[in-house]
Amino acid sequence: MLRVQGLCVARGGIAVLEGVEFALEPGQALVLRGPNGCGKTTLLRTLAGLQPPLAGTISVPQDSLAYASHADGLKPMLTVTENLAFWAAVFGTGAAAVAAALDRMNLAPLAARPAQNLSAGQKRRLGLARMLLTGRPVWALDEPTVSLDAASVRLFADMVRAHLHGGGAAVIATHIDLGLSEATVLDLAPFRARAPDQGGRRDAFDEAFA
Ligand SMILES: Nc1ncnc2c1ncn2[C@@H]1O[C@H](COP(=O)(O)OP(=O)(O)OP(=O)(O)O)[C@@H](O)[C@H]1O
Repeated sequence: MLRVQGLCVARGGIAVLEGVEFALEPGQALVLRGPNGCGKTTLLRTLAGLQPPLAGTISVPQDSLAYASHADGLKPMLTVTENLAFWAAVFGTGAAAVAAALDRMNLAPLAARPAQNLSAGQKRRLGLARMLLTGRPVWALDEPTVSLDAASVRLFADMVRAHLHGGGAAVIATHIDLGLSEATVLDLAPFRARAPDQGGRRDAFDEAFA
């Protein structure tokens, strides 16, 4: 479903991780761990096709991966339901999927609320509910539990578990224990690239894309 071989990923043209290898089969989850700045987001951006790898291969069927970045990707003026309907239209999933997503992430009581009037944790729940509307089997999730309380973390873990049981897979960068017994953990620290001396280069930055 997803196979990564000899992958080297970079930010601002500078390698941050190299030699990354893993494979995900249907029903499997992989939790990415590593200290701040080690390259988890960079790896997920590369898996999502937002930037090319420096080396190595990513094998994943076309249009099978859905990416949730640090940003929730919400339209502030649209209601919770309208936001989900927007994504359902983008991905060609139906109204039933919107209702299921509202229910799964406990958003039904907020359905008519404009997204701009949600709390941070509520926005995050809505951002995560979008994944259910993609219909895509491989989820790549960057720090999905930021702003979530303990009950919402459990909701999210249940959502991922149901996705896995339905034959999906997930790769998740997180610093917390999600309570997902199905997940294996990949510590990225051993894959940190021996970065060349940047010598104070001021141009070693690329677009900050959450
Ligand atoms: N826009 C950018 N241009 C260049 N380098 C960047 C940019 N954004 C981040 N970096 C650097 O790239 C490296 C990898 O960052 P990345 O965000 O992938 O780490 P991370 O493991 O996700 O960190 P965290 O746990 O703090 O979210 C870091 O050294 C960071 O300083």
